[in-house]
Amino acid sequence: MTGQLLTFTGARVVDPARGVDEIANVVVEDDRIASAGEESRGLRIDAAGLVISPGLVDLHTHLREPGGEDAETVATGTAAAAVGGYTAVCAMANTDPVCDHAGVVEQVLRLARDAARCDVFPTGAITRGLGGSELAEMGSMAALGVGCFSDDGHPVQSARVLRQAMAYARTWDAIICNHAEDSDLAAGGQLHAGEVAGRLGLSGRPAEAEEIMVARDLRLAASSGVRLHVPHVSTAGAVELIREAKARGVRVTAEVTPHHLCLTDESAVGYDPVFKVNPPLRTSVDIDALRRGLADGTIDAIATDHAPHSHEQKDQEWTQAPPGMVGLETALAVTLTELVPDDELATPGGAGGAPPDGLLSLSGLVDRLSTRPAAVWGLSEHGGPLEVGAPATFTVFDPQERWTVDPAALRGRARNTPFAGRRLRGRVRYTLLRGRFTCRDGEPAEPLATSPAVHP
Ligand SMILES: NC(=O)N[C@@H](CC(=O)O)C(=O)O
Ligand SMILES: [Zn+2]
Ligand SMILES: [Zn+2]
Repeated sequence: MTGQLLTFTGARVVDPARGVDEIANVVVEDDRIASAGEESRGLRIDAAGLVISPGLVDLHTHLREPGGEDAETVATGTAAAAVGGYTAVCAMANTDPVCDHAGVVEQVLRLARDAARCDVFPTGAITRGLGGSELAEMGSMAALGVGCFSDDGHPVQSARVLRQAMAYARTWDAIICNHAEDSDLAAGGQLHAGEVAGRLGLSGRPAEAEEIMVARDLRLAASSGVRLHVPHVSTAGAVELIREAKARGVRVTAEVTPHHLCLTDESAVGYDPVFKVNPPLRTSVDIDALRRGLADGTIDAIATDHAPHSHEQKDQEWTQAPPGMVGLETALAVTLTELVPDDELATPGGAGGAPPDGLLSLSGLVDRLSTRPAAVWGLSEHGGPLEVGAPATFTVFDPQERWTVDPAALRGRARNTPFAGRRLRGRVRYTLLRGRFTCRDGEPAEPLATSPAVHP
């Protein structure tokens, strides 16, 4: 125990797990919430006008370590996470070496224990070396607590291999997360196959490449009974397929990224590779469908797909540059700016009544950034409820503060944000993980040297 006693006074506590949106003092004693009401004890931090929400949870982060340390490390990626309000990230397996056996899982957990500013939950690869043909050592990784398997970046093309992986995952009730794209149909594509690609003279990645794969994966998930998680959904057709599958009772969850919720293929007109990403930025029709899907629960979570690349890698001609964009430090502000109407911010409970189609209440946004992603992965220590006795794992942000994204000021190692120069609303002040500050006054705190994170 740290002997710590402090109170955030007059905060707006938004806690979807309890259906709470109210003004309260939050007292933190050691690593726990000691009270949430009128009481105030110990050191006082004035939180009038600030929101306290459960810590954000990212289901899709590329931390790049081991092997990609020039782009990001566990230390720098989790510093970006803490500054972005995140208390847990799920680390993708496309590292070098690939996280396809127990040794790499242990290595990532060790790095996290020594240098992380948030909990890190490693994702295991589905196939050896992300090669798509031979299954990875799923059992030995599951024994270490790995609860999700993904070859992210490399769609599993073989239905036979994915079906086999689903059968294994089902035995541990683990999640299968397949980057959904038919590689043959998307081969050589540089951006969304549409009018803009035609104008720029670049070949495209058709929406059908995603939709065919989502349809196949849903079909395989339905018969295997596995939990399927569809990452970075980007097309209107994919949203519809997931909506229908949920209605039929298929065990599917889905995520959407901030960039797919608000940027279109028009961004590519200057050939700036910062806008190159997989799946590609689509059209305003897709954005509309993604927003409605997020609002009606078809899409469960907002996930960043934080994909850092070094300047040397990313600063090449469009066709040569690797796809991917960073997102941990801007996700809350981008989605707060784009998806939550002004009148939701004024008072607890917001404007009253449901927000307009495709938009979210403040509580709805916190739900998609924290409570639901925590539930998808079964992270019981995250996502709230922020009740007495619960871990003091929460984010304190100013929902009204305006700021301009400056790539040079990012706390992660890479600079490839598509939101450079954007004026956003909403800024994180403090992030706490089990009572320890991981971000204080907007700055990352020292690494925590926490106990290793394990999947429950
Ligand atoms: N999203 C991307 O464009 N790139 C990701 C891989 C992935 O998420 O598919 C990466 O690892 O760089
Ligand atoms: Zn992917
Ligand atoms: Zn990814």
